[in-house]
Amino acid sequence: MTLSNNQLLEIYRHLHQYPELGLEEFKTHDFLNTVIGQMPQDFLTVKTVTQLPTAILVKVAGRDHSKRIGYRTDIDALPVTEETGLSFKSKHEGISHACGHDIHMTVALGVLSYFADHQPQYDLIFIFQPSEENHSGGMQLYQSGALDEWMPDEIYALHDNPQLPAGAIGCLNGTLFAGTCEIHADFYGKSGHAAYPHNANDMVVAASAFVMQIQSVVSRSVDPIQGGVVTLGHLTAGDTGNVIAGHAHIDGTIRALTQDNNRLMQQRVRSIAEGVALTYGCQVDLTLHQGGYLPVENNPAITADFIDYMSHQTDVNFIETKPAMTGEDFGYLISKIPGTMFWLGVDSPYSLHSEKMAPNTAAIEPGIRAITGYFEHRFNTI
Ligand SMILES: CC(=O)N[C@@H](CCC[C@H](N)C(=O)O)C(=O)O
Repeated sequence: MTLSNNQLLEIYRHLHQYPELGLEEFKTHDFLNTVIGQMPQDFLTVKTVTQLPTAILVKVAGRDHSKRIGYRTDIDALPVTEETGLSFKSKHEGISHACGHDIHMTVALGVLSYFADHQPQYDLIFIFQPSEENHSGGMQLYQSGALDEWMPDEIYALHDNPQLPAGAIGCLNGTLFAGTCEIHADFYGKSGHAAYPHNANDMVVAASAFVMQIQSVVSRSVDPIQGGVVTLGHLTAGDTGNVIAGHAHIDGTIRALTQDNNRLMQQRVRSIAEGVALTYGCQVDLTLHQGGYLPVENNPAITADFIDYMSHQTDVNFIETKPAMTGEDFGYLISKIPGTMFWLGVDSPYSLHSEKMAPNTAAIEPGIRAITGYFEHRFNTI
């Protein structure tokens, strides 16, 4: 049966209460399997992935097997302590669906339940993918080969967007999300007494120099028309005020809309780290990790069809959006399989990853309607 609005809300609330971190989504996996198992099974084949045990792949057999459309949802949560005040808030201490993947999963189940009931023209492949926030789950899934026998001809995914009205569909024919690269830097010097700086090598000073010089990466090295961002969100050094710190640790992220600019910024961050080590006579251990977080480059022809469809539906509130500096490992999948990523508005005053972000669930039903409608249309244009 096609899941009703009440059933979808129940599903959403359950998923919201039991969030799990990337590659640990075992309860989520079991719950999704249970819901999928309650759908009519006539057209469904469910596959687990040995190398990625929390992933689920579902094929809905179409009337014609000559083409396949893929739809991916991510299933992991974030290490964020929820402060939404919702009555069904997270029961997992320190973990929450602050990025709204609970909405993504609910919408995917809604679309799947529709097609389990209404056989599609062509095969549909639903991908319930672990670890979008870290560990490049999309890349791991692709590289595991599990998708090979069901490789879609084109692929779609959504991300919820608190800044858009609930249920609105946002998209852009171009690069929707940035490519990201994690920065992890350790500076090693010599600790000592605060009174004897000449006998020590202060890593608070070295790390501070690194932080300040990083500010020139975007402002001096990146074409201002193209832009980019480097954020250093975490810095720790030392233990107390009267001891010179012998170690500092910094974590951050590089974001750019093109892979060329991402690489350029990685080179600049590396040069600055090495330059600071030379200047301050210390050691630096720098890790730059991009994994599968490539820019999300929407395919021009597929996205033109998607936007054309969405913008002509009287019951779809379509909004053309700008590129965002958020990252997504869907960037890897879309670099291998042409497709389109789009936003689903969830209307919240708080941003993605905020401990207060509570998506408006009124988005779920129009989101499912827009996607099922688009796939029915797409079967005639693919
Ligand atoms: C939509 C969203 O918020 N995605 C995350 C993706 C994380 C990428 C990676 N772990 C990194 O930090 O670079 C984001 O932070 O944009």
